Amino acid sequence: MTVAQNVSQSARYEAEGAELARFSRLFYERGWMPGTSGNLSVRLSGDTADIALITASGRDKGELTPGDMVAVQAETGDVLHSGAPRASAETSIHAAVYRTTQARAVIHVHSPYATVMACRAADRERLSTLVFTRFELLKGLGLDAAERTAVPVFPNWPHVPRIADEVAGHLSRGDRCPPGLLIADHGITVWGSDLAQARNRLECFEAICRLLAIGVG
Ligand SMILES: CSCCC(=O)C(=O)COP(=O)(O)O
Ligand SMILES: [Zn+2]
Repeated sequence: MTVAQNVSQSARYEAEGAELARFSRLFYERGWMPGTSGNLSVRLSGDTADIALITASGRDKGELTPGDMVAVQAETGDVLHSGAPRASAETSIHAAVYRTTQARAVIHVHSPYATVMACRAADRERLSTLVFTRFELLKGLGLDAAERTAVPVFPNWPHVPRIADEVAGHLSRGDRCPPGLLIADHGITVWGSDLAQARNRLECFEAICRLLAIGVG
């Protein structure tokens, strides 16, 4: 890489990292990323489309800076720069989503209502589903409100790559998968064409889970 390319790549990392930090602070302030939980990533574009930036592991998600982002190979999660902070423990799940969908941004949070439903709908030994239907908010997920949509609920295996393998297997089989998934007793992961779309979808998922949690529907 030439010096000019290096400078331009650093500027992109800085700008995308600042966006990740801004979104992360928003979710933290809503109480959706308590106690260092949650992680976000964005897939770069153009000649760097094979790269994603992801939040470092174990950091306070309300106080991230661009220096807290780690460059990884988008579809494998392999870390690209030695000496970088440790990438999120859930990087393999982000990579599974990038490998099997058109997503360019992935958000994982421990938002309260999605987590309630991820506990209630869980099987814990195998994939289960939470059915969404009727709510107008389904249109915010790009879904038809008249249809039943099965949101997958994956077991929260201690070895995260096992969750990632199951996510990739599921997403590569289904052509009508919603743009999000639940992890039993854990939280929710949502994706979109950019961070703004992923955030809008996450808000719809959380609002629908709230309706289900309080017994509507
Ligand atoms: C304190 S939360 C436990 C890990 C987790 O579920 C999470 O979302 C954050 O993991 P990361 O490695 O991305 O900080
Ligand atoms: Zn988590």
